[in-house]
Amino acid sequence: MLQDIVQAGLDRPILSIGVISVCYWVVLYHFTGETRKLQHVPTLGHQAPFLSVISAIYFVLNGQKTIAAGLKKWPNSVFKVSDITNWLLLTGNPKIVEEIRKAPENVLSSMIAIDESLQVNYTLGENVSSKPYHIPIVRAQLTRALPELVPEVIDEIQQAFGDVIPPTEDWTSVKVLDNTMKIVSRASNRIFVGLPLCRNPDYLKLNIQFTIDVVQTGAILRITPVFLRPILNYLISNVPDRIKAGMKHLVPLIQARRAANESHAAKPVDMLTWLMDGADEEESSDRNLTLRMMTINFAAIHTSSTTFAHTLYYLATYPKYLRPLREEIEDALSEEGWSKAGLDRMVSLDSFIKEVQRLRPLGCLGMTRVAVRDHKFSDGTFVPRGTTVGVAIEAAHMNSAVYEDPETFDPFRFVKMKERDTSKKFDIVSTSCDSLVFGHGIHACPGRYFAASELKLMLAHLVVNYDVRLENEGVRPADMWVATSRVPNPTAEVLFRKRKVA
Ligand code: HEM
Repeated sequence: MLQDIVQAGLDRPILSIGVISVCYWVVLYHFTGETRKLQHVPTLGHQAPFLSVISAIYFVLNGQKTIAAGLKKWPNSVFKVSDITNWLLLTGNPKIVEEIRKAPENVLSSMIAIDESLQVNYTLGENVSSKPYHIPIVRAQLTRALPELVPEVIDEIQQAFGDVIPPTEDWTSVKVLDNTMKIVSRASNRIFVGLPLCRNPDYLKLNIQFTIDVVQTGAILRITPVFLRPILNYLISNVPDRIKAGMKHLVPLIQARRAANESHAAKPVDMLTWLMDGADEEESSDRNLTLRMMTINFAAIHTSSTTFAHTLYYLATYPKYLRPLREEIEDALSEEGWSKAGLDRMVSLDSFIKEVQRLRPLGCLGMTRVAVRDHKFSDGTFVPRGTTVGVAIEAAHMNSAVYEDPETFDPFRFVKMKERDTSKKFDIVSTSCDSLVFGHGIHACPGRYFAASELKLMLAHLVVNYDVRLENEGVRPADMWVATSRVPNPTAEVLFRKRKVA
């Protein structure tokens, strides 16, 4: 009944909430002294009350252009942009990036930044940040098990490619993003939950949709005044329904695992086993285990799929690189087979993906942190408590002092850099102030070792089994931007056929 009344009047309340939101944030940031504290930081766009909202809207619509303009104007200092709810301090200066990396959680908090941007308390639930027990599992247990898991992942990749992109004699056009997402979710879930659930189309679709719902709900709630968030969340969020749907798939499996544990059967080596072993009493409930598994899917699927889609666009734009990659992969396979040791020998393949990530990171903003207390960077920039800081990734990835001819796609760049400078690491999993796609420092992506193996296995399988090219030869499909996030072209197609060329 209540829901019906609310639903009937939903359009108008949403407009009202929009107006209230703008006023709320303007008052909070301009008339309570918050803006004055940041007067000393150069501003991109407008700083005055209400006009700053126009700049904020421009930033949401043109995140990349705004940050690029800031970098051009202030390449070595900190600048600020209005982000509706707050001022965002940005920098491309490697010295300050290093300071952000080193700052402890009680000074610049990554957890608060994630909570804020995804509105974790409403979407994934507060326990995901207050009890992040999945992070050491992903970082340590999953990474340690990789040698054992690689044969399973490649088995799933081979079958998934066969189902999603069956090799054909003639060129066949394939829509890239949707299909890479299907392959990545299957391959990842093979070691998250195992067979047969990792092939269940409903379960896979649900996890893909869950990510979209969490991000959308989080974005809307973030710009809503704090006091209105609970009611708006109740009105708009699909997340609780998705979790219920997830339980239908996962609870029977969880219960079967519990029964098997009681009879001391051998435990499968997978994420569900590690989660069930690592969860405290509260986190061991059916709902919380389901939510944790969906949270790991959230972190893993879109990130890896978009990276793979970009990689595929580059390979199809420059099919001349198929041959050197094939030589390297076939050499490694003849010595080591499909194994972690084999993957470690595929250094050009590693460099190819890392170069794609350098040019096409997930977005233009990284390492966001919220100041837990007043802080000062070494260049004198004062960061008041509550302010969000972040790194303009382009400054690092396009730094010509580090990357020769940075605009050029040079797929074997990192192999050459390794030969020139053996003191530094240039593997896909290595992070540095010049390589920020996985973040950098204590919060750098814990899943990057798994992601790198999975991406390398998918690309190696594709390279040895298919020829690829673009209909429009040499013209890489353009990216799409959603605020500061980069999305590989969602509609572009690549031509595939069974490998004919040596
Ligand atoms: C190409 C694929 C991936 C990319 C580009 C990526 C990127 C990132 C980035 C940029 C962060 C935030 C780092 C920071 O704030 O400094 C992150 C965090 C995280 N990633 Fe990944 N990721 C990928 C794949 C994965 C996979 C496969 C998993 C799980 C198996 C995973 C699990 C996580 C988790 C749990 C966090 C949160 C860590 C924390 O808060 O300390 N990621 N990832």
